[in-house]
Amino acid sequence: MTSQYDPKIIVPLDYANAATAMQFVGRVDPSLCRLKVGKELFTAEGPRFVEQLIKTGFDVFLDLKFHDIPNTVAQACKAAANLGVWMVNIHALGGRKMMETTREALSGLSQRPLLIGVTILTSMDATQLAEVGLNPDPAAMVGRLAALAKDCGLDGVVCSAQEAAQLKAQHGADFKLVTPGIRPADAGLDDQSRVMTPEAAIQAGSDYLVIGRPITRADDPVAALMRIRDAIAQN
Ligand SMILES: O=c1ccn([C@@H]2O[C@H](COP(=O)(O)O)[C@@H](O)[C@H]2O)c(=O)[nH]1
Repeated sequence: MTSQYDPKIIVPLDYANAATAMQFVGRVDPSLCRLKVGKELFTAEGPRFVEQLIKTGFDVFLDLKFHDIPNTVAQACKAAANLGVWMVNIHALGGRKMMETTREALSGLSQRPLLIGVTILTSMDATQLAEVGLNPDPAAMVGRLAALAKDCGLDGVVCSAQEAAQLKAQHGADFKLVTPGIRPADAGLDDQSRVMTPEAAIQAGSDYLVIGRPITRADDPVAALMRIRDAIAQN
């Protein structure tokens, strides 16, 4: 399930269809990056495309952020595991019962994906958190949800790199931190709020950097990926 390489960059294939996604995938290999399939591409192309990517040797993060009643989420994650994905995620806001039930459902499998809890989306800032009735301090909310996710046996969390140093200090090296909202210094924010540069994210303790538009919308996506790899000095 995990390739022999350990690239830290996960590139989200946020494309409308498989043909467009393959224009990028066909130019890279599993030693350079991992791949993420999210809601847009999965809805367009379905599980067979995910299996096809895995067959080419890539570690695939299925980023569907499941958030539902415990049984529904647990069974969805089992279905994802059966595809052979490397990583799958669920919303920590779904609560203890949902996370524990899912963790237990995966525990009997011979090859199980990493189970990751989404804390607070990197697009959310204090104003947006307050508007939905949550603690407006993102670091406090993320800290609370990460502690709950760890207590429920999850392998790590999705958070902003801005919270990475705090979470590594609290939960140790083995608790994986997956950080979207990564922006090179010269890139625009798009719809992200809690951002960090690739270099600073590594320094803060991020295990995996999810980097989309700065790579996928670049004139030359592979050159953009290689520049970021160089910046974080990954062999
Ligand atoms: O909190 C989260 C959780 C997931 N994402 C996903 O990561 C990528 C980020 O893409 P960019 O183009 O680099 O902004 C995207 O697929 C999101 O669905 C996130 O951004 N924040």
